[in-house]
Amino acid sequence: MSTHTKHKFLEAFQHVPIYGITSKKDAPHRTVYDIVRDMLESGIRVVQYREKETTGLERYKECLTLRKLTYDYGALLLIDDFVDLALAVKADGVHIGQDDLPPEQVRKLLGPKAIIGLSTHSIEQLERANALVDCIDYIGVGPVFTTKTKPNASAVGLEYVQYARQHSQLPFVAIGGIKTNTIQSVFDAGASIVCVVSELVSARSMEDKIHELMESKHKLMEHTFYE
Ligand SMILES: Cc1ncc(COP(=O)(O)OP(=O)(O)O)c(N)n1
Ligand SMILES: Cc1nc(C(=O)O)sc1CCOP(=O)(O)O
Ligand SMILES: [Mg+2]
Repeated sequence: MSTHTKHKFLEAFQHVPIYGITSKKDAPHRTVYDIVRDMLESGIRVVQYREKETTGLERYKECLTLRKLTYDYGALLLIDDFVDLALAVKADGVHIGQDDLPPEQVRKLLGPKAIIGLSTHSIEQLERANALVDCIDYIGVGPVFTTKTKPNASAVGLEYVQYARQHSQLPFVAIGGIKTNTIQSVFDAGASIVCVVSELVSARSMEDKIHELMESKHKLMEHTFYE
């Protein structure tokens, strides 16, 4: 909302430009705490709790613990969909979709200090988000590629990432089907922050996977620097 909340959000990506999202189904033998601790130990400083197949009570208990854990690492905790849960556990904010509560209502409920992210999947939705620049803090841009995590969603492609780079008045996070073999193209298209869900959560070593993912970012920076 304010430049302060946008700054707080962007600052958290200073070292690792990866936005972490939980997905217990991608690591069935691990707890959500193991997953998030691994993210934090690997340098991720923005974590979104996104668990759809869990009861409300379980979500509450898990998020209470994750609130403490993220706080200890100086990381932000955002909640997918559930504004009430975000309030109950004192999360830093929420990520809402196009079919969730309207952003203006979410802002009224959470107050000026909360970080609010909104998914966009088209140029029209991005332009509507631009009109909400005083209400929300960032947008999601995706799914860039088709993905098993959202099997019914059509890919928006790298052209939409390029459009976001040129026209978004808000910070944006590229998401959807981003993996080791596709991440370079997403950075090349102009994304500064990316979200890698299934490939990261299911990795044997999250730290190694993040290094592997970041190699393309470093290559891009060297390339831009020396040209
Ligand atoms: C960073 C980020 N971008 C997009 C999404 C998708 O949110 P939404 O449209 O609400 O869909 P679900 O995640 O609820 O299936 C996200 N969660 N985070
Ligand atoms: C949760 C989600 N939201 C998307 C959007 O475009 O809004 S794409 C997506 C799935 C991201 O998972 P993966 O990295 O496994 O493809
Ligand atoms: Mg959602």
